Amino acid sequence: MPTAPVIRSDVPGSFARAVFHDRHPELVRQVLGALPYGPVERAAVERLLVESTTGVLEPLGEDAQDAARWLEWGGGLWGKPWGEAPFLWAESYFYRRLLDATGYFRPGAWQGVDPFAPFKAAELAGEAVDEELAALGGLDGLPGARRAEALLSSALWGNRADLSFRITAGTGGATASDLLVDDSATLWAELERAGGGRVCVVADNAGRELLPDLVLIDHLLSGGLAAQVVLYVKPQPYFVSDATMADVLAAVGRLRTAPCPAAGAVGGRLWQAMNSGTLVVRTDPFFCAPLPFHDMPAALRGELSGAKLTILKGDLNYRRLVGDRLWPPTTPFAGAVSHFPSPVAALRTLKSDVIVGLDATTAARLDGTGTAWRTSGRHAVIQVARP
Ligand SMILES: O=P(O)(O)OC[C@@]1(O)O[C@H](CO)[C@@H](O)[C@@H]1O
Repeated sequence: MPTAPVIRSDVPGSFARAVFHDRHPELVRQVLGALPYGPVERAAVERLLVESTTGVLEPLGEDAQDAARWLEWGGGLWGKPWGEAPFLWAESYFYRRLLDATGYFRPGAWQGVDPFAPFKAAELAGEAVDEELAALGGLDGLPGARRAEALLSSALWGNRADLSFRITAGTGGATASDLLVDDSATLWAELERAGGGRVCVVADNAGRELLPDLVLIDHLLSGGLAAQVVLYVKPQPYFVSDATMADVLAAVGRLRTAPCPAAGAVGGRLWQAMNSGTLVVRTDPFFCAPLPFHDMPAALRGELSGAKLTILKGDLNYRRLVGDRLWPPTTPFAGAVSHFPSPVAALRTLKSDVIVGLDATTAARLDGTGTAWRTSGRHAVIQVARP
């Protein structure tokens, strides 16, 4: 498999540089405004922001339970400017250090407090979710294939967090041209092919992305397309919105208590599925590692190898799946994911520079628009491959 330059955040004018120098300062402002952190936490977060934009990479304190793991992951990087590390590595480390700065791991009052919890809670409690769950009822009357298409679209576009179960009605949200690759027919065929096996779903964001993910999981289990679903979530808060077990419980609760009977029924079935073990929620430290999935540990590789399909949600998982590199957009998706231990499907809105699997005409058309099509979140792909 040919290679391509690793993306770094030290390139002037690049998206990656803007993430560190524009997005992170705004994120820090929001995090410090969302919870009444004390002087110690506030100063530590501000120091992290200065270090990550103008300083060099400092290792975790020796008392950190994962200090040795990060020391190994960062071999050759410590003491270098953050921009000289791979963008994926540096961004992952930023979020690990943000947890340190807010006291997430430190024994004391702030231990275990998700710094992004206010944002997640507000999104989940929002009227937009009420409306989206109410629209679920409208899907019950659709023919099976149309309902399946609606649920897949909602899970896909939920990654852009402008989710709407009304997408299928064509009344809003994405348009067909925004979907650059549509392997959905292959995805359903893969699920039909080995009906009744285990499907793994590697979650991305909580709230308005996780809700349609859970509704899709209910569809797979209720429709016999999966005998079991293993939902992988993050072991700790990550990249602001990434889902943890607490977020899964909040989303299932939101469904179960929704005024809309259809949503309540989904929530009830998910609760039962978790009781019976047909829906299992798992996590692994590797899901917060600064590495591509190519380097996943043997134990996780073994878990995933038995899946009839692994569905990866979101932009960050895509970057880790194909490798966070400046691949030519026409690089074959199957080649880029040949390392993966099961048939794999990526449901992703484009929010960073990485993209593979486009045909030359589409790539040329998009480049010809002169827009930030790779990072705008407007476009998406459904890509499937059997390694
Ligand atoms: O995985 P998600 O939630 O779809 O997107 C996460 C993400 O797009 O946000 C960052 C920019 O803030 C990117 O570097 C990263 O890939």
